[in-house]
Amino acid sequence: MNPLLQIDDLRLRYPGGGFRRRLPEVLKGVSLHIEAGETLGLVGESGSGKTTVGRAVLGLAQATGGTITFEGQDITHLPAGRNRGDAREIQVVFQDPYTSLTPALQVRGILSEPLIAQGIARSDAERRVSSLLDRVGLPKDSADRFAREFSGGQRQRIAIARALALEPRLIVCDEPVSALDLTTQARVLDLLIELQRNTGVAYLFITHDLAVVRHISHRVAVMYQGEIVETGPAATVTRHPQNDYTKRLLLAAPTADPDAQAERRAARQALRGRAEVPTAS
Ligand SMILES: Nc1ncnc2c1ncn2[C@@H]1O[C@H](COP(=O)(O)OP(=O)(O)OP(=O)(O)O)[C@@H](O)[C@H]1O
Repeated sequence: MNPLLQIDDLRLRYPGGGFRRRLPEVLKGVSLHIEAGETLGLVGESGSGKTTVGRAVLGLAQATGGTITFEGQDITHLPAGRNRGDAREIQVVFQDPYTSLTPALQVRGILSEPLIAQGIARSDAERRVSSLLDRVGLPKDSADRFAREFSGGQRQRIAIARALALEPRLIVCDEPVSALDLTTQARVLDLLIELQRNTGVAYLFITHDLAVVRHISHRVAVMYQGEIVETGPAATVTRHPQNDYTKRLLLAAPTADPDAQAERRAARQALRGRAEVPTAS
């Protein structure tokens, strides 16, 4: 069986940069796959190209090389004017629920909009709103309120409900909990895990936070300067990484866990002399 999503040797250079100087290549041959119902965590420091991979999958950035295959179909290039976000099967949840939800619409409008765009009658679409709210743990009367009336965590639940409306097979989650406090982060992650259990949706989960990635991912791919440098089961990559860059990423991540702190002391010792090692916080 083919994976749900297969990316092979993806290359991407953003257009622009002027006549003489092209912008540098941001993705330099990224390959990864996601199985149906699986979560792949994509981690790496800021600027490593994680969001760009997500944007290429969503059709928001054009690949300059390589292929993206979804459900066995080549989706690397879309006909002009079409956005993959309009298609049913791949949806997105962005980091910032404050800007990703249309402020002028009530929640009923936000959630029924994608359904109506797919040709579903307004009355049917609006009927589905309360079941979507229920699935993400929001009260039914939320439908009559505006997004600005909700907390950050609740707004992210609305964004998740909107992504779920079209019953996608894959959701690109780009730092979906980074703007939330720790308790709210854990609740939203648990919701995503529960929804995956119930619907079989797969996630491409983009984050710089190794604690988050360990909590939610089945497998992890680590990006560094436009390339995948390590990939493997989440528990292995986030506890016993093989690649020196992943080790450094792990060492730089904050932790309150005494076992993890001891592991890191030993790892830092082992890395000493091989390259510059960031200090743990
Ligand atoms: N629209 C754009 N035009 C030109 N360059 C871009 C554009 N978007 C991103 N870049 C550049 O591409 C590189 C990768 O950016 P990207 O946002 O994919 O990284 P990231 O790993 O997701 O980082 P972050 O965690 O900070 O979002 C960066 O050097 C960035 O400056």
